[in-house]
Amino acid sequence: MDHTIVLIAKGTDTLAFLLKELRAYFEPYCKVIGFASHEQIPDLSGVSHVFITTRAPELYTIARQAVPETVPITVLNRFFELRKIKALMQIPPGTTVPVMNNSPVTAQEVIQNLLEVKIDHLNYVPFHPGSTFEERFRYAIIMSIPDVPLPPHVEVIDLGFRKISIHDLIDTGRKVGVPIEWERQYLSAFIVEMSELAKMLGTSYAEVQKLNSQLQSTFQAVKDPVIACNEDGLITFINDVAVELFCPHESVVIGKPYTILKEHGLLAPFFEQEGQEDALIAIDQRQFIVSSHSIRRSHEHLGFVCTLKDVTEIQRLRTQLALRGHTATYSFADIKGSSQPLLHAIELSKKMAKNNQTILLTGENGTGKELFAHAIHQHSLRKNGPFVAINCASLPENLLESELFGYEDGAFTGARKGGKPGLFEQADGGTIFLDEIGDISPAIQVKLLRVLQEKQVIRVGGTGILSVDCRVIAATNRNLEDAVRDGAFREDLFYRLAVLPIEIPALRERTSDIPLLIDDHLKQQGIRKSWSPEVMELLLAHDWRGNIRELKNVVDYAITVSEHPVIGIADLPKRLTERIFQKQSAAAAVPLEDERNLDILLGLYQYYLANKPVGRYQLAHTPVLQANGWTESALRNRLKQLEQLGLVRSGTTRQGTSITRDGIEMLRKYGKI
Ligand SMILES: Nc1ncnc2c1ncn2[C@@H]1O[C@H](COP(=O)(O)OP(=O)(O)OP(=O)(O)O)[C@@H](O)[C@H]1O
Repeated sequence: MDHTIVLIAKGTDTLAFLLKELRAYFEPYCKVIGFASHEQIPDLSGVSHVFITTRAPELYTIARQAVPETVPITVLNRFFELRKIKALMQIPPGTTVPVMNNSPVTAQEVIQNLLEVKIDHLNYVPFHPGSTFEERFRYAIIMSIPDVPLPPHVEVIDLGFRKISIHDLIDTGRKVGVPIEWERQYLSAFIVEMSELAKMLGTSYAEVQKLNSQLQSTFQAVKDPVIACNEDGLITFINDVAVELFCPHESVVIGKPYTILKEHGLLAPFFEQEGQEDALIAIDQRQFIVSSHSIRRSHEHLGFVCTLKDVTEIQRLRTQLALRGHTATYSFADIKGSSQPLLHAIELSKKMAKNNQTILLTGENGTGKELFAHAIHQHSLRKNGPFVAINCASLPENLLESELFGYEDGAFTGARKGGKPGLFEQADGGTIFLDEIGDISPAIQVKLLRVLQEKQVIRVGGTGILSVDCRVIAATNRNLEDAVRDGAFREDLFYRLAVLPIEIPALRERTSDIPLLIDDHLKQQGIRKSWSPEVMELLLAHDWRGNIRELKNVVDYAITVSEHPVIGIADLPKRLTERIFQKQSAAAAVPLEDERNLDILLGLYQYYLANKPVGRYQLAHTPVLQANGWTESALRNRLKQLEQLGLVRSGTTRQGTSITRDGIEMLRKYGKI
């Protein structure tokens, strides 16, 4: 936790209430501490942000004395829980109602809040200690505590403590690295509240939205497109960024089906099915990661909130890297790693590079076979000649044939006038890299065999024989020997190709290279981020079926999603953490559904709710754990295991142990909370 947020409040009750709210949103991403204005406030230089609870100038002065000019101090925008407004709506219009608070400023602020959201049918008068309670008052609005004794005939409307505006939470959260996923959950809870208010007031979402200036500013504070739909696919909320992107010409969007949005087909899964994995989509030549979150009230499904994150720039860099001409762009220096299996493959490749024979690179997807092909060419005597690469699986048979061998004028309808040289001709004097060779059809296999044997090509539709001098490097992730045995691949071609076979090791056989690969990938993009030890542990434990390509994708995802210098577990794609957690929970002999583990998490959760850290001794002596025979030392070992799974976090002795968001999620998953 690099950031600290400070709250300075006027009264201790308000302080306790708001601290709890701030902590629920910001921890564990940043530390939140608070002081009542009458307390001795220490020097707070080094903190990220200070919130004060009212506009009262003396509060600002107190805060400014504690922090340097560079630290922003803002007044928390606060608002009552929307459902409490219901009682107010039942008071006859025009009634004079005192609004009670502990000072004239705060009483006026509450009135301001009410008027801002157009609850203006009453005649509000500020009321505070020292004001006189008039006989005619039938109602009184209080904030949790009546600040003066009230006569018995008065109907008291308790608006509770005013909550922190979600706008302030989101805005500050983005500055201190609260992940988007958490922000989205909060937002959807807020939308649930709004939808309930709409129902209560008998109005439509659109009207509530119009009424509620707070909601408007909340959505504008979110700089990425946000769209919410109800379960019938009707748009209930949309912010300006999303309107601009998806429907700039529509004047009314709320209440319309989401199918009015541009490219709605791409969004459809996110508005229709729960549990969609985040996906990359393109709109107006911009790339976005889309994710959706389901809106629920207890078990009732109310719809989805969908957020998009612009990743165009990252994608552009990636495409640039992928665009290669007829030259080899990588050398052995680009192949990162120092593990034994990798060094062995590099050493072998360097030796084989010098000779002119066909090389067959084998290995799983994304292990770096293409990278090796480039490097071998660069290391060979042909390095000044062309390097031509083709993915044999990416083209239909007839196209692949004409790409490889070229065609003559009029060879087929649409053939280019004058014909076209094939890749073998283009690779003359250099190297041709045939990726995914295991996927070529029997007809192409025959033609290829002839080129390899005779070093000659005949263009499609032609008769002339052309001699070519090029070295072939082929690659496959298939087991070609099995394919030969099954009759799917010609044996003679296999032996022609596999003159010099090189096996590229899978990433899980060289996990020690992972930190280096990550660093290198970040460095290439000029990004400086580090990884929390738990994340690194998870990455080392994963089985990386997609190898380095998958690793790079995970890193790209994490750096896109994370707004914090240290990447944490919450920044990893869900499917990865879920897979790892499933695997670990099976392997680690701490089955999560084990009631004993859930009891521990539940115990920690109670302390989390009460906002208190807890030590092992105290935890072991909670009634449930004590009844289950937990000793302090057994608990210590189990907590360590739960910490490895990212479900709890242990701080110093003073900080005690606390449950993490993943731990809370786990309790939810098993229906404990
Ligand atoms: N040792 C390595 N060091 C750095 N980057 C690597 C390494 N190996 C692979 N990569 C990167 O991983 C990605 C996948 O590599 P590459 O395309 O060469 O794999 P491949 O085995 O040819 O995959 P496929 O079989 O799916 O075609 C590329 O972005 C590549 O630059």
